[in-house]
Amino acid sequence: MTQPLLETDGLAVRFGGHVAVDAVTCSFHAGELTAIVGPNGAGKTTYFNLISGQITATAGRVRLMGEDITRAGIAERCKKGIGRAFQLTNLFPDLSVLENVRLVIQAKQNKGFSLFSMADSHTEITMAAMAILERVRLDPWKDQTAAELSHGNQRKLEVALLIALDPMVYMFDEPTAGMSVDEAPVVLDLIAELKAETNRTILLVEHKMDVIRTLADRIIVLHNGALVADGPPAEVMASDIVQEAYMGRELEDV
Ligand SMILES: Nc1ncnc2c1ncn2[C@@H]1O[C@H](COP(=O)(O)OP(=O)(O)OP(=O)(O)O)[C@@H](O)[C@H]1O
Repeated sequence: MTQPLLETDGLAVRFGGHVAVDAVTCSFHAGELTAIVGPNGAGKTTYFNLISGQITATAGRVRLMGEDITRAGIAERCKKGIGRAFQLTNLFPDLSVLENVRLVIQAKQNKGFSLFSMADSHTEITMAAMAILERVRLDPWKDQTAAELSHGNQRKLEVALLIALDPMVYMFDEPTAGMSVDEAPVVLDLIAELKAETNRTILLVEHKMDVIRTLADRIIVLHNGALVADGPPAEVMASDIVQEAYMGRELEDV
């Protein structure tokens, strides 16, 4: 089997006496979209934080393409190819939508990444940014400030910034949360496109069963911080451990 893009090996973090992520060993491969599910407080966000570098593990390892990045900070992981959907606070609220995307392209270019290395002029960066905005259907709002956007459009801008970053590992935390029924499909279609066209790996924390069914190749289930199920969606959802113990009711409720 090919080398995983991303691996966590016995990854754990303890907050005081509470083990929030409990020795999770898991590999993620190129071209694969994995949904991470589990009841509230299961450790999904904490596992994400350990991968993206928001918090540091108390035990275990994170490896990106074989390289140990367990001790790397957020910026270093980002530079190496871990891209987490920008939260609202990562946007520059007073800059235009276009400028936000241009800044990410420029930052990536300055760090020697290849995707936009040909875009060496102001015009070319603007054209690359516009192409991304068209993809996420934000081009009509290009001159508005990020702060002026609706919630749904701000989420689309987060996706646009991630596409501009073009990481090896795309991380989405409930990407359609708070979106209207009209807006959510745009973001879901984009994630499906990313999956189809890139050799990246995509991680998705998600509660909505329909989203998981549409997008996921694989589901991993966390419970009390531990990995308790891992496999194709139909198999995992039908498993006794998921149905009986915790997931069935929660996911059906959605
Ligand atoms: N910084 C922290 N300090 C102390 N405890 C924390 C911290 N972050 C998370 N926890 C605890 O770790 C556990 C896992 O939380 P986490 O937010 O990762 O769960 P989750 O699966 O993402 O839940 P949800 O679906 O509600 O977002 C919870 O019991 C939470 O209270």
